[in-house]
Amino acid sequence: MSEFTPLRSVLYMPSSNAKALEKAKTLAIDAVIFDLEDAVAPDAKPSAREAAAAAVASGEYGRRTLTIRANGIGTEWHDADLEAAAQAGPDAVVVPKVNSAAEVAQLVDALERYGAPDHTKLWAMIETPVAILDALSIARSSERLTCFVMGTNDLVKELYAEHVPGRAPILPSLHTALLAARAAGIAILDGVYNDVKDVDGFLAECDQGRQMGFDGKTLIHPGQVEGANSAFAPSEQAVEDARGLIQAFEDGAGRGVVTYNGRMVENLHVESARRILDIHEAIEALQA
Ligand SMILES: CC(C)(COP(=O)(O)OP(=O)(O)OC[C@H]1O[C@@H](n2cnc3c(N)ncnc32)[C@H](O)[C@@H]1OP(=O)(O)O)[C@@H](O)C(=O)NCCC(=O)NCCSC(=O)C[C@H](O)C(=O)O
Ligand SMILES: [Mg+2]
Repeated sequence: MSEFTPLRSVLYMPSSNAKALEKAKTLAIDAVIFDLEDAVAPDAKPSAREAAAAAVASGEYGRRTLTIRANGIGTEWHDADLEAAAQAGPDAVVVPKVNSAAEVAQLVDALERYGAPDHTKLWAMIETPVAILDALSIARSSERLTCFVMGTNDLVKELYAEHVPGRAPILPSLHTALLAARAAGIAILDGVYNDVKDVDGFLAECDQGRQMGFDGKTLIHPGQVEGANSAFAPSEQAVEDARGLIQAFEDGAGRGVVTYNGRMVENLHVESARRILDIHEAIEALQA
């Protein structure tokens, strides 16, 4: 049985939107981010906080990974958000604009002080220039930190860059965050695609994210779920190839290198193939 938790499709929803909270129970998403930050107006913050905590406690979201996004450090809502989220005990608390290892330590202390259970992890949003430049120390700063979430809207804004197809202006930042996440052994999710009507653009960005190595994509609309689930799952062909490659290596009976379908296969390729099967198995288990 795989211990891998699929995070192909991670849907934000404003916690102030009762209809969206209800809708999420019916969607084939791997994870939910109950948002208290950007998508919630200031006067709706207290009721959104209560709604997010109630949603986590409801037990009505099945096997989906449940997270609450707090408002950022230094905002007037941050402490109350963290306290309510810690006490609700979701799978993770997502904190925007995390800028240093010291901030992670501060967040972990606060979560523990507010009584967060051990299963409640911290997901750090990486969305500022200083976070990119300090990504490795942030990624390695605490065992409670298990995932980076890219905030590509804030990143584009902070860089004075532009949103363009192919994302050339932010690729160095995305790669730096990916390097840090992989070096630290944590998960990493790609940013959102803002144009909910542009299906082709969204699917191209999913493919790009998977090719770069992201575990999945953050989403803003139910119409994006199916595309992300399919883009971040190994294709049937990839699963078949992985099985064939492992078999070919095993048939080589201890030889360090064999070929499969004309391609060189060494132990490192077998490890990649096993990872593909691991992800596939975890997705199959979810669907069962
Ligand atoms: C973008 C939206 C405002 C569009 O909403 P709407 O016009 O209501 O869409 P539809 O009419 O097409 O909706 C169809 C049905 O789906 C439900 N719905 C819509 N969005 C969601 C959602 N996110 N989660 C769950 N359900 C959703 C509608 O209620 C309709 O339901 P029904 O009538 O029963 O069929 C809207 O999609 C939206 O608010 N999206 C989320 C926005 C958000 O959370 N933004 C903050 C996160 S993004 C960010 O901050 C990233 C980061 O920080 C960065 O820097 O990049
Ligand atoms: Mg942001």
